[in-house]
Amino acid sequence: MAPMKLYGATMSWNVTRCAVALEEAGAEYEIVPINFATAEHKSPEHLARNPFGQVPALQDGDLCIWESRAICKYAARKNKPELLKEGNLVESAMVDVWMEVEANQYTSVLDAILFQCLISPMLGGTTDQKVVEDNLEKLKKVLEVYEARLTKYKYLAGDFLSLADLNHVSATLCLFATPHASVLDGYPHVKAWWSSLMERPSVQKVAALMKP
Ligand SMILES: N[C@@H](CCC(=O)N[C@@H](CSO)C(=O)NCC(=O)O)C(=O)O
Repeated sequence: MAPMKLYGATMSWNVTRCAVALEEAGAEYEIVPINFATAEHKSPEHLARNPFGQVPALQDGDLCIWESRAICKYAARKNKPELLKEGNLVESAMVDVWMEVEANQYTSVLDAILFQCLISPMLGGTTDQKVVEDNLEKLKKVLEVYEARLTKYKYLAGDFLSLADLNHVSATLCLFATPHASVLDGYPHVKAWWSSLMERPSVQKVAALMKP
């Protein structure tokens, strides 16, 4: 079978979120760059992959899917279903909870910080420090919940690695490219969790991909 194609740029933490899942699942895939400078993401060819004209998109044979977290679940379901615990009602429910938390509580706040610190300057804009500070305060509240959870369990969904943990990796790697990674220092169990994720070959490979 031909390798899967992940369309997008490794600068995007939505794209590299998929790369982590694909690496962890041991999937055969290649990253196909999409050139934003020429608006390739709005081309008819790419709109056929993702009707919203965004990256990432994943092509696997005749199947084309988009939305990073759907791509991650597909990669896990196809190659490493234990990352979703779908055979266990309770464990899979906790995986679902913490995948939603990653999207709606953690990365939604981190996105604002990363945009101000990484994307805006790259586009010739400025960094709105108030937006950064306000979202760092929101992130601290989220991390308090994570710290309590990770005091009880090794990973977020339980004492087992799941896609919920891995879906945090790409945006958190980007946090370390900002001056604000020290926000994690106040949460020792979160730091230990992050260190264990960083030891994974899949994470190290994607971290190397993301180096500017
Ligand atoms: N919920 C989606 C977000 C994709 C997205 O915003 N992609 C951005 C670049 S990466 O941050 C994008 O394609 N922006 C161009 C545009 O929106 O026109 C996902 O998780 O895949």
